[in-house]
Amino acid sequence: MASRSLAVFGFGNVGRVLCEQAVAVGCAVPVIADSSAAIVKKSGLTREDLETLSAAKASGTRLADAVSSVAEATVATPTEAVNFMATLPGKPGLADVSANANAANEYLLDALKLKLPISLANKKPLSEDLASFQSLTADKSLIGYEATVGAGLPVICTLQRMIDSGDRVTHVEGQLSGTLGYILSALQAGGKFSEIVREAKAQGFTEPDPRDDLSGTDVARKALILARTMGENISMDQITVEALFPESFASLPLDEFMDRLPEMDADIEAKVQEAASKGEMLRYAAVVEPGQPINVGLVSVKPGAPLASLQGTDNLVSFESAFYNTSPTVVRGPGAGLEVTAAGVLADYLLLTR
Ligand SMILES: NC(=O)C1=CN([C@@H]2O[C@H](COP(=O)(O)OP(=O)(O)OC[C@H]3O[C@@H](n4cnc5c(N)ncnc54)[C@H](OP(=O)(O)O)[C@@H]3O)[C@@H](O)[C@H]2O)C=CC1
Ligand SMILES: N[C@@H](CC=O)C(=O)O
Repeated sequence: MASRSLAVFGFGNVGRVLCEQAVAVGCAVPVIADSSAAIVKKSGLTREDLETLSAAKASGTRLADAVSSVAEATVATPTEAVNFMATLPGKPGLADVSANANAANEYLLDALKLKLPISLANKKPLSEDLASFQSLTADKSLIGYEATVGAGLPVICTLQRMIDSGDRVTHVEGQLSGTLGYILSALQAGGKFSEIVREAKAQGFTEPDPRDDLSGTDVARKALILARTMGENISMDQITVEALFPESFASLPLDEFMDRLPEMDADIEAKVQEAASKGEMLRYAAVVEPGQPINVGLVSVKPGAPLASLQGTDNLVSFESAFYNTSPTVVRGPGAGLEVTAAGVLADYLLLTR
């Protein structure tokens, strides 16, 4: 068994890429999990095993039903899988690349109790109740959550370094959604909202339910994680969000929502045209300041403004602080995508186990 071994919770778009990347850098993957089960193979899943299981998942088979296709693999509960990881020599860890809500994330707390480092792309455990955020992040030597904001971009570590060095962060601002960036720049180029949303989903930029992106909720989660990292004790219900679809579409089954996307084309097109008539363009921005309410929503920006030049999934986050007071520190680059996100999670795990 390799000296590093990663349990990958969530075997969807990001999870499957993360497994490939981990194996490619010599890290064993002895556990993978989806919502049906965890699969344990003590000697580590081989590339072939992972390909077989990826193909099974792509064809709609749950891991619980695909386990028999891999020699020496057994099914375990999340707690059993975490306990198994803790018995491994070297530097075992756990990645949460599920889209699972906090209530079911007991495996993260199980791992921390056993001193296993955890690395998250999943924002939900950190953006639901404040107590969970605090218990998960209490020991910073055991958690990496870079990929929860800006995918693989160095956003959290930039903020954390400023805080750790005694700087006082006064203003964080930017476009934090790869999906909304992709949609807004494609609309600006003349695309149709319904088609662009489908493309963003097909390319793995959106959340499993794209309404999490289109409602502003995903951006609000990221803004909340930034604010909580800055020491703000706030919750999601204190963040104002602006949705890109009507309230009546919020409770539709996902398939029906996707089918009815064309009904939203005219409304969004009108907003894009209104901005264009002033020589401006739409972006989706978030602002986080200590002690201030957080708003996330559409902004109309002039050419030359920092957000104006963003294209595709690019995010931009600028930090102003007591030390960076004449010119902000700026992080910019792709804020969504399977490779960059998986790499962000893997890099966190490697850093925590260095
Ligand atoms: N795509 C991107 O660019 C980025 C994504 N992220 C985050 O990464 C995460 C994964 O995204 P993505 O791969 O696109 O999502 P997918 O929907 O493709 O995959 C999610 C996976 O999580 C699994 N899952 C759900 N509940 C559990 C559970 N209780 N235990 C273990 N696994 C579970 C699902 O299982 P099942 O298949 O059985 O439903 C599925 O395999 C999300 O939290 C997202 O916000 C973060 C940054 C960027
Ligand atoms: N759906 C998210 C993925 C990364 O967090 C986004 O589009 O930004």
